[in-house]
Amino acid sequence: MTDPVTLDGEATIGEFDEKRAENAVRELLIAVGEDPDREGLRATPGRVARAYRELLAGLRQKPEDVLTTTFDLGHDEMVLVKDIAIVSMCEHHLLPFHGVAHIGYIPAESGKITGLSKLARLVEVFARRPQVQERLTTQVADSLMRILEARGAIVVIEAEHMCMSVRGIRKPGAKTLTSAVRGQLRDSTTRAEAMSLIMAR
Ligand SMILES: Nc1nc2c(ncn2[C@@H]2O[C@H](COP(=O)(O)OP(=O)(O)OP(=O)(O)O)[C@@H](O)[C@H]2O)c(=O)[nH]1
Ligand SMILES: [Zn+2]
Repeated sequence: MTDPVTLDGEATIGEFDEKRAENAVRELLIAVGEDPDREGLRATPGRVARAYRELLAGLRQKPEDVLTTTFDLGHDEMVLVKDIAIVSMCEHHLLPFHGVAHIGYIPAESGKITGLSKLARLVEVFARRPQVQERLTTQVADSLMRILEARGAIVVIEAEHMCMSVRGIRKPGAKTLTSAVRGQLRDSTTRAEAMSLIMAR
């Protein structure tokens, strides 16, 4: 049994209960009128349970776990990683939303910088939870400010929501854009510079 993780201001999350998830998928198959014991579906509850464990693995991770490596490079200007592919789970329908995240920050006065891959790992921690896009965006920006003591942060996420593409309103291709801007990146010149780098193709 791994230790439960306490997320900032959120409930303590326990271990993933694979057996319970498997039973729930079996029940769902019965509810839709299928036979969970037929050949093709026999292994499905187990597969779906494992898929959810992977897709929601961020529930048992903290941003501090990934923003570990820091270098003192003395670089005090913006660092931006763009087009980070993301997949998250819409908490309203438990369907994926997917797209790209652009993450930039202005390092602390001390020049404390993290590894570039850690920015992609950070967004994964929050994406692999039941989410709404707005919260995903702000959680990444707030973590950069809090953990790296960044002087500014900008996070822009562009995503397509399967709950809007394959059901309900059925508008495939519609993109939702959200942004969170903190600290010195709120300054209009710096913000415009970041946005032009993000939008450049
Ligand atoms: N703001 C926000 N809304 C989201 C997100 N993901 C899904 N939604 C929306 O959540 C809403 C849920 O609305 P409800 O009326 O409760 O559910 P519904 O009847 O399934 O809604 P429809 O999708 O319009 O059919 C929908 O409008 C979704 O498009 C998200 O990340 N952010
Ligand atoms: Zn949804």
